Amino acid sequence: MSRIKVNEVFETIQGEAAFTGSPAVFLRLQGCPVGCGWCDTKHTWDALQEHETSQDIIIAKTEDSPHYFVSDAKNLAEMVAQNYQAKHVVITGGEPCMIDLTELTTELLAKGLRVQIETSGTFEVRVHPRAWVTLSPKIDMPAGLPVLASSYARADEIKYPVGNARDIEVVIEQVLQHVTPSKLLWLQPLSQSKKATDLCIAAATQLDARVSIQTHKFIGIR
Ligand SMILES: C[S@@+](CC[C@H](N)C(=O)[O-])C[C@H]1O[C@@H](n2cnc3c(N)ncnc32)[C@H](O)[C@@H]1O
Ligand SMILES: Nc1nc2[nH]cc(C(=O)O)c2c(=O)[nH]1
Ligand code: SF4
Ligand SMILES: [Mg+2]
Repeated sequence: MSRIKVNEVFETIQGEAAFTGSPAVFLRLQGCPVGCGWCDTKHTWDALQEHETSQDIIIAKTEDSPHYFVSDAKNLAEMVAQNYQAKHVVITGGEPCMIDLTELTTELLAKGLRVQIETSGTFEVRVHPRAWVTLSPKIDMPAGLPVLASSYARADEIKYPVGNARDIEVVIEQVLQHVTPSKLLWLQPLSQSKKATDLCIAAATQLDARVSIQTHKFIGIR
């Protein structure tokens, strides 16, 4: 039986990339070793035993915290299908691909739900073939974990976070090396920065890419 650590479950609108605007249930898994300095979910990085709690407490929480509950694929799929209305499920984190997501994605799809994964691509992406994979490769992260070639190959869309002009230079190199024309390509400004957004707009024109704005943050939803 799988052991899945879940930091939060909530229903909202997908704010980023191709499914922007879709009502979605977010399953945010606990744990990430990548260490992005600007990460907006740092409370998911560690998975301390003392922060394990009950499913009821996690389902009810509305604020960021490092607490999580442990569940398995069948229970999670049941819980999502029974308690939420949205037909789209986003599995994010933390880094969800630290664990094998084949069973969870299979169970969710079997309930008639669409499934999307948000991943840094630093671990093998183990998901059902019909799951939509959003890869967000990071540049120069402290832990130095490389983005796997297999993650680029499996991705349905690739969404680069961009903070400054140097990021754009590296992204252009990475795109030329790793991104085939069949993939949707996005540039996502960090943390609602106007400067980063302007850089993304200019580079999107150059790369024939798209700009992914974190729309949920602009309208103040989760
Ligand atoms: C929090 S991460 C979790 C999933 C996975 N670890 C990853 O990085 O893709 C979800 C998405 O948020 C993006 N993200 C995180 N912090 C951000 C920030 N401050 N500004 C813009 N995007 C951010 C990541 O690049 C990723 O696309
Ligand atoms: N509304 C909303 N859309 C999102 N798209 C990706 C998110 C994430 O944290 O993975 C996210 C999130 O946290 N909230
Ligand atoms: S890989 Fe994702 S969850 Fe991990 S630190 Fe980076 S943005 Fe945050
Ligand atoms: Mg987020």
